[in-house]
Amino acid sequence: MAVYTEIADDELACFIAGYDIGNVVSLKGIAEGVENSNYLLVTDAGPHILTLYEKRVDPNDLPFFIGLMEHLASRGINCPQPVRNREGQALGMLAGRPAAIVTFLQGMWVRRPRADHCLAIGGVLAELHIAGEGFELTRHNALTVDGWRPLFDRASARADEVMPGLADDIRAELDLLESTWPTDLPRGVIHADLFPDNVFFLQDELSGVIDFYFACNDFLAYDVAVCLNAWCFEPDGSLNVTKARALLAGYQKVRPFTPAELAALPLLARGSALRFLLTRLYDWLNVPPGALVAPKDPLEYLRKLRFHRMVADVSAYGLIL
Ligand SMILES: Nc1ncnc2c1ncn2[C@@H]1O[C@H](COP(=O)(O)OP(=O)(O)OP(=O)(O)O)[C@@H](O)[C@H]1O
Ligand SMILES: N[C@@H](CCO)C(=O)O
Repeated sequence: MAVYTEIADDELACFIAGYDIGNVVSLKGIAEGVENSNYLLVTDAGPHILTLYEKRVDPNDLPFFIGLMEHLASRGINCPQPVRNREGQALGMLAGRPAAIVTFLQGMWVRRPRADHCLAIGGVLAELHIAGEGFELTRHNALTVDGWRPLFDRASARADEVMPGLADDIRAELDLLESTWPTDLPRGVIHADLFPDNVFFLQDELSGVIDFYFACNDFLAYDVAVCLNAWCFEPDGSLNVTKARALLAGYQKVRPFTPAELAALPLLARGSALRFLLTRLYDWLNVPPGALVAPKDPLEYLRKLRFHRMVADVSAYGLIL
């Protein structure tokens, strides 16, 4: 359960008094997520999500995230809407942390994604990329190729505690990716963390997308690679080609890939696997004392990385070239 910061009753009352959302009925920590502290805040006006932004979120990035949710929603993407207080501010301070209230989205995330879910994910990802056009703020991806080695340096000394030989394996991968990473693919605003727990479905219909706190400007196809890794592998570590084909087909229907994007996909998938291996490794080795959080398995992403190392081209993901 990701609740790193507790909120005192009087602090909450004072914070909420600045908004037109009535009185607090209840506040409950949410038993999901690993990044920020999230609370289900019920007021006279209904349910909301109260987020306190934690460690990996740079407060300077918050206007980008808040503005992006507003931009995407105005372009028809069903995502949380920041609630502004009486002074027109969407961001405040609560319990010593930057904080925001966003609208509550109905739906449940799917624990066992099927091919039809993957098809829908491909579609919504492409819609999101198109809807992101024209958003005036920009944010560098702190977790792309130039950010991976500095992150690894903070975990490398203890990496072999997780698996003997892991540090050398990662070092070799970094060497390769740093020298071959693409430079000229189509770019735009990407979600960068569109995992199953960030997408809601209602009766098998995709009902909304949440958690824009890694969103940034980067290669659009890198976002596809993140989704391939997050949605299309089975618990035994194998790629489900039917799901991968569905995800790519869902995307293509809305925004066709360029030939360069298709050629780069196996490499982007390696990079995306390394990104989540590294953040999970760092988190695994650095659980804050007393935090209610279950760190995620870094080695799941080592297995995905090893799969992509063997891939020659996108036909491995079910696409006919
Ligand atoms: N707008 C929303 N409407 C409904 N539920 C929400 C909303 N935002 C967050 N939640 C709930 O809170 C949980 C955690 O939210 P979120 O994924 O944003 O947290 P996080 O700590 O940033 O997680 P992650 O580890 O995925 O980065 C979600 O799985 C969902 O149950
Ligand atoms: N989606 C990430 C956690 C949040 O960044 C993971 O599964 O490692």
